[in-house]
Amino acid sequence: MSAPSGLSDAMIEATCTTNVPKPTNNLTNPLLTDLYQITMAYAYWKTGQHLRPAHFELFFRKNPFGGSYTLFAGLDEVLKFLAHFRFTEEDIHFLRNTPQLGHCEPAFFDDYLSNLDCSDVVVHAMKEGSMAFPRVPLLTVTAPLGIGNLIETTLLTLVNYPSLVATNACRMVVAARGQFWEETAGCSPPLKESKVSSSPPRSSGFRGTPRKSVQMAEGGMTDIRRRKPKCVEFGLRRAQGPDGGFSASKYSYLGGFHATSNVLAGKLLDMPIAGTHAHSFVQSYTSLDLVKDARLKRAAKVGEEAGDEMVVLLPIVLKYRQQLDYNETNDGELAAFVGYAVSFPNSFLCLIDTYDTLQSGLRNFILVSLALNDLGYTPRGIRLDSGDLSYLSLECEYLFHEMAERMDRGFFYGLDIVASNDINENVLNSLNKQGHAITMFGIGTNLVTCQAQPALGCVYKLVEVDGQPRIKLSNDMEKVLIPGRKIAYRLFGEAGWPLLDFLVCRNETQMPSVGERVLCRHPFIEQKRVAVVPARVVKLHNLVFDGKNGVVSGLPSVEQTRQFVNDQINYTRADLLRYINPGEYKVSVSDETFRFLHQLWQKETPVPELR
Ligand SMILES: Nc1ncnc2c1ncn2[C@@H]1O[C@H](COP(=O)(O)OP(=O)(O)OP(=O)(O)O)[C@@H](O)[C@H]1O
Ligand SMILES: O=P(O)(O)OC[C@H]1O[C@H](OP(=O)(O)OP(=O)(O)O)[C@H](O)[C@@H]1O
Ligand SMILES: O=C(O)c1cccnc1
Ligand SMILES: [Mg+2]
Repeated sequence: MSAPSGLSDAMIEATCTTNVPKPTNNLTNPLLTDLYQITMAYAYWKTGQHLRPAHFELFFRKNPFGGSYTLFAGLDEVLKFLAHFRFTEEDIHFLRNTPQLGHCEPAFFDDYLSNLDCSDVVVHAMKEGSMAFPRVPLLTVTAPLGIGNLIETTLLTLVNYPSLVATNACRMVVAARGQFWEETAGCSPPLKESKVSSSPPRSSGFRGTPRKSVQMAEGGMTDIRRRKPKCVEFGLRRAQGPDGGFSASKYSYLGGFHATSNVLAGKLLDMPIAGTHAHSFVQSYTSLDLVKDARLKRAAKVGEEAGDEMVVLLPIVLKYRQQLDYNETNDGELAAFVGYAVSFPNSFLCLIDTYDTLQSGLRNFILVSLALNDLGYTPRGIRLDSGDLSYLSLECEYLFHEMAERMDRGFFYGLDIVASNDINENVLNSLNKQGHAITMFGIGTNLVTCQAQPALGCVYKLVEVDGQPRIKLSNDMEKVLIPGRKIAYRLFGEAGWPLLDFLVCRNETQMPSVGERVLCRHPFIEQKRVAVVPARVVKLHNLVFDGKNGVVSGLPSVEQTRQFVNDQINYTRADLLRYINPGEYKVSVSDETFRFLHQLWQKETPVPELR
């Protein structure tokens, strides 16, 4: 409903008919737009065009990162924006005094902008988290020309980065899993077998495929079944400001990341947060004296309360240092690990590369882990933040397994090996090829800045006005607009995979249906066509916002969307997920749409004359 002009913000809030939350970032308001949207709105208003019925499509032309798919994200914030769209009195005051708008008639501000809301806007959209492909609208807007045009930039900014970073995250999660891990997915810790084996190999297996078996403490033979590595987002410090950081945390979780280090994201989105410690923590401990009295309780046994006795940890650590002859390790680092152990005995995970990863960090971690375990705790693992992550992770794993056997401690088999340091998709793929023992990747800079491609090219185009399809031509075929309001379908084959996306102009009589042969044409290349008999037909767009009733659907939780993303990825042809030369997913149009597009193209193009 349009609120009368001159209402205060509080009153406008009270007239809002929906319970939709406000946009997460309060910069998301009608002034978060390009000036030209407002100058065009004025021209539409001035010439009496602003109420003409129009239809817009928001889509991209090319998948990012050289890939074959894009995850659609950001719809939730689009809906919040539309539901709360109102210029405030201050906004109007600012616009009225903007030099470029100085000559505009007062009624434009007082009658039009002051009363403008989205009550005449209707939005259809793909489900948030959908795998999307070039040219298929992510969302469509049916609205009077004035308001439909005015929301372009904000909608684009609300969709472009979330979709880009969600896609980036998803690609990293797929790369982190790798082909190798598929065989052994989900099997952790190692499974014990009954046969007695030969001795474990002497070398760590550096750069080779992982050793297939090691001998466990009990003398049984076990396969090394590694876990599917998980990805944790560490990017806040490198992101494009607070909104970039927060959005990255949210949408990389949606794309399949396991957790974030961003505490605010944990609070506001109820998503898992995770973290280790930094080098500064290790650097700050200069001697063992600093922790000589550090103590903790023994862990409670199952069904029992923890006792009250406080045990000093350092003597136990030093006893193991003697026993294992690890006397040359760095004392300050050992002190830091003791300090961390008494503070977080149930989640003891140490950064081990401050001084020397293998000679000091790894050994110090083992010493403190043994002592902690004596008191009934299960240490969590280590983090590597420099050096050759393949080599170092395999060396660490090798020593852990050796310790499991030598010291008779099964927990060494279950330790996490976290790796960080400028990780990107290439590094992940390269690590898979080399072999590694990493169970978790901490990824920051390259994830949140989308270093491999810093922007997604979503556009927002007018495709129909007054019920008449509009075309936009270009020398670049990729940029030619498929005119008119279209209905988008995903056609599935018998095996359950999506075969292609299919666009049909709204006024066509024949829509695709299960079991019926349909001709699917490349929109521009006449010879490219395929006949499909779909086993399943899914309409891709649903009504999500109807100005009269507000948000109709489209606000699932991030958790639900994440699950939806995961389900789709698990049901995607392997060639589409391939890193190098991924397969191309077809986006086709109906025969009628093809003909109509090319007729209109001819009609709107003048015949050049050569003399
Ligand atoms: N085995 C590996 N294969 C491919 N890339 C790797 C491997 N190990 C590490 N990398 C990557 O190589 C790069 C190493 O960067 P760089 O040389 O700047 O770091 P470093 O010297 O190891 O550590 P520091 O941060 O202390 O400088 C990182 O991007 C890292 O992710
Ligand atoms: O490398 P990223 O993917 O961005 O992951 C986040 C990085 O942030 C932290 O250290 P920081 O980079 O601040 O310092 P460091 O490189 O000296 O460890 C952490 O140790 C990672 O290295
Ligand atoms: O918790 C961590 O280990 C962490 C968090 C942010 C950036 N780098 C590392
Ligand atoms: Mg760094």
